[in-house]
Amino acid sequence: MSSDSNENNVKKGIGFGFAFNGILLAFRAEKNFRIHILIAFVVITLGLLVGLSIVEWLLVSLCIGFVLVTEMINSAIEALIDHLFPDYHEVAGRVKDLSAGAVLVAAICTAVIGVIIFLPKIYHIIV
Ligand SMILES: Nc1ncnc2c1ncn2[C@@H]1O[C@H](COP(=O)(O)OP(=O)(O)OP(=O)(O)O)[C@@H](O)[C@H]1O
Repeated sequence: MSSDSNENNVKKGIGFGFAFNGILLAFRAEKNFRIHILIAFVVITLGLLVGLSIVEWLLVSLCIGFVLVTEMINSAIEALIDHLFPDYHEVAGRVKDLSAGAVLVAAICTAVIGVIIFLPKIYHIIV
């Protein structure tokens, strides 16, 4: 193995370290991220209880990832905006609203998919 590819592997390793640090940061500093993780655990537990098909698990996994990713990007944008615009600024407000709106869109899509997947199964168990 050449020294160039060794160097690349080391850089990749460090990159993963930074990326995991990003997840840790989100977990430690962002209440909403922790709430989403908690909801994800509840949904996974519910999925195990009611029994989901492979396709349903794929959709649930995608939805969980979709919400967590948008929440992390929203947090990153908020942090940057707070740094760039410590005082009130119209652009800052617009960017934050758009970014929060993206999380809401992800959450609404996820809720709709969740209801379509889980409601008939829960109804079947209850009735
Ligand atoms: N510097 C600013 N200039 C103008 N409006 C702002 C500014 N900071 C925040 N806002 C407005 O206040 C709203 C809430 O901002 P805030 O920073 O409290 O985020 P948040 O939605 O409460 O997020 P979180 O709960 O994740 O901290 C924004 O969506 C925006 O409309």
